[in-house]
Amino acid sequence: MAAVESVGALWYYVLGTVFVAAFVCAQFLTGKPKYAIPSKDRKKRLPPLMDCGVVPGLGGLVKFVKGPLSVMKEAYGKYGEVFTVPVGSKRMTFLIGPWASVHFFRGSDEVISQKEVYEFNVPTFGKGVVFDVDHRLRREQFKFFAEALRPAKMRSYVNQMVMEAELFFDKWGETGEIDILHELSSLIINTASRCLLGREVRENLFEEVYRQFHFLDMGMQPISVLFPYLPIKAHRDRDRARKEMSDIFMKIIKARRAQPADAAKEDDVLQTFVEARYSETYGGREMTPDEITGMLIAALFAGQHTSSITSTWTALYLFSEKYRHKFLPQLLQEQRDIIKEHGEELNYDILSKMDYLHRAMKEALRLHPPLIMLMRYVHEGFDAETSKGEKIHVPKGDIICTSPTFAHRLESVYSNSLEYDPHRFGPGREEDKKRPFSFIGFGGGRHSCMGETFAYMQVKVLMSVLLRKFDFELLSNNGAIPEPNYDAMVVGPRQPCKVRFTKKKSL
Ligand code: HEM
Repeated sequence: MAAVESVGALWYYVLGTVFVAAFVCAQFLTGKPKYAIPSKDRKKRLPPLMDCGVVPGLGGLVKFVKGPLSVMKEAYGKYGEVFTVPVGSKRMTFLIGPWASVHFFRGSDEVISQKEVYEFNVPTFGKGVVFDVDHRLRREQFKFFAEALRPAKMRSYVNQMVMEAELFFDKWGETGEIDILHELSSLIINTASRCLLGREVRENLFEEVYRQFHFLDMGMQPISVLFPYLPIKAHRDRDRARKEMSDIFMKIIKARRAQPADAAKEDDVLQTFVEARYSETYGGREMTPDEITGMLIAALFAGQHTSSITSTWTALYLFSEKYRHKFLPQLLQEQRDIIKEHGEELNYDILSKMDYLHRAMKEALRLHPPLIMLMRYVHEGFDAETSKGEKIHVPKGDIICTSPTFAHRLESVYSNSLEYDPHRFGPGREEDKKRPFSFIGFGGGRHSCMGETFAYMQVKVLMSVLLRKFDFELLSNNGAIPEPNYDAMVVGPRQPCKVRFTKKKSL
């Protein structure tokens, strides 16, 4: 698996600092020379424009390149929940917190869309899927995602996750030192391959697919955001890998489709795509093998780095010097109680009862969402409403942004917001429930994450197997939590994340 620092292609994977810097440079280089606010929008109360010096577009660009989080911090302090940063010839309007971001999450694709800000992913996902199609076709394709990831299917995925986790940790031995981010990334690519790409890939073609996936990953460089088709080696390797992937899946899909109707079917995301049919608007046809390949690549990227990072942060907090004494005993007790009731087995229903582990993961995701900024392009102006009830008009042509990282640290929403405290989601407190869109680690509303249950299950499987089998101690930084690596496209902990494990005698 490629290092997290070099990841690439899922649409929202590119929302870290590197991407934002590249994206705003693109806007600077390619935009028209004036902030083009339509005249009907100009008459309304517009968001305050951040003071970025005598050449605002350039000033905004410089601020962004230093890091979007510092821009947000400065502007939020001065202007509040809604503000615009001039970047080159474009306006980036921020909607911060659960009040202002309502429209971001609820607005229709026709009014605010992802396509314009994420379409440079087309060479990686391929033609004819996701950002290379109009909204209607995309909606049909996303119904196939929803079908593949619905809870009923999750039961069999969870069994496969458990099998992979047992196999993986059995190889660890009695004691040792590992980089936990590296190890969990490897395990997650194994489980994701099995559940998403299918048995044929996991059992026979894993090395080959993994190699091609690596080239796709490396094919998304910051320059790719500006010029996705620039003739550089990384892009040539990416294009070759995309074709290889298509050839590999063409054969698998053909074989699966050639099976007799009464043959036993595989239980994986690939099979859902193989059987899916578009509506009559598109002739009721099957997906082509190339479309299926694109959808699988998107799903693989969606689950891989986000889940590896979230499981790593969860482990780091629980094994850290500061928090292990406070929270680990309760988590271990939860495992003992579950074992007392259900034995050693792990399945979907049993994992669903691990409320405390669930909150421990959710709290890690609150403090460290791997996707630090989400964006849309505004096709029709709309009013955003602040917590004070002020209406501020966001004009057509703006790029709107919201930030899980920033919103999750607002004291107005989460008490003592910088502290790791899984109990904040527990009965009696439920700080995330007081207002919709307070917790946006999985996005929210219209385009909220379709893999949320999958991700919780995946992280809970590996954490419960780990907790049952081993004791841990965080070694890096003298046992303190590492800093986030904001240079990465998907923001995870800065490595090394060295941990010592020792096999348990008993739980
Ligand atoms: C901890 C792990 C994960 C995190 C933090 C996460 C986060 C997110 C976020 C923030 C979005 C919204 C993006 C936006 O609004 O622009 C999203 C969308 C999405 N995620 Fe995830 N994700 C995770 C795991 C997964 C997994 C495992 C899958 C699939 C197997 C998946 C599939 C998707 C899909 C298909 C969408 C697009 C939904 C749409 O546009 O309608 N994600 N995810």
